[in-house]
Amino acid sequence: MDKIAIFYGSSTGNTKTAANAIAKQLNGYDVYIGDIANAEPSHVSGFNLLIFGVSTWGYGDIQDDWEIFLPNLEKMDLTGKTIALFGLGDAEAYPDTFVDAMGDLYETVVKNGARVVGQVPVDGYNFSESRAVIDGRFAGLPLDEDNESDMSSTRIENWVSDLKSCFN
Ligand SMILES: Cc1cc2nc3c(=O)[nH]c(=O)nc-3n(C[C@H](O)[C@H](O)[C@H](O)COP(=O)(O)O)c2cc1C
Repeated sequence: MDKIAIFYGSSTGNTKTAANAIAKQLNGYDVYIGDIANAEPSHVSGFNLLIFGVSTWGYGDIQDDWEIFLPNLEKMDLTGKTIALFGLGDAEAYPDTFVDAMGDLYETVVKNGARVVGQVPVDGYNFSESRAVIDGRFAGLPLDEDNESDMSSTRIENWVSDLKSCFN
């Protein structure tokens, strides 16, 4: 059975909840879920299929635990790894920095050789600007628990169903 690790950073629990919901959809895989706050770099680099979840704070800032872990990620050779990203944000209160932190993780992992899968069309999201939009698409799955929590489960189901074909 293929192993997938989901590492998340979450300040008020929304990204953690999303990580668990994503894991539930990944039936057929051996899924490990870890809080990036407690993760050892060697543990993260031990997986070839990875999903990183991050929320955005301040004004476009990466979540605190990811900020601490980022220097480790910047040193990792991610060649041969397939990585998908999801990001929690608030498009209504922060339309100009919507899920920016997902863009920061994207930039780092691509720079270090990872193949990123699971990009998402911007249609259906109401925002003005985001560093997570790369070539017209979100680098991963945006989730807005503050305004569109009713849409999260469908968004997760559709995204994971697409991911499964990329992880094969
Ligand atoms: C003070 C504050 C600043 C925030 N800044 C942003 C932001 O710049 N961009 C964004 O998309 N969301 C922003 N958010 C929304 C959070 O990312 C959102 O509530 C998220 O679900 C939190 O996830 P977590 O509980 O997993 O950390 C902010 C929320 C607060 C309270």
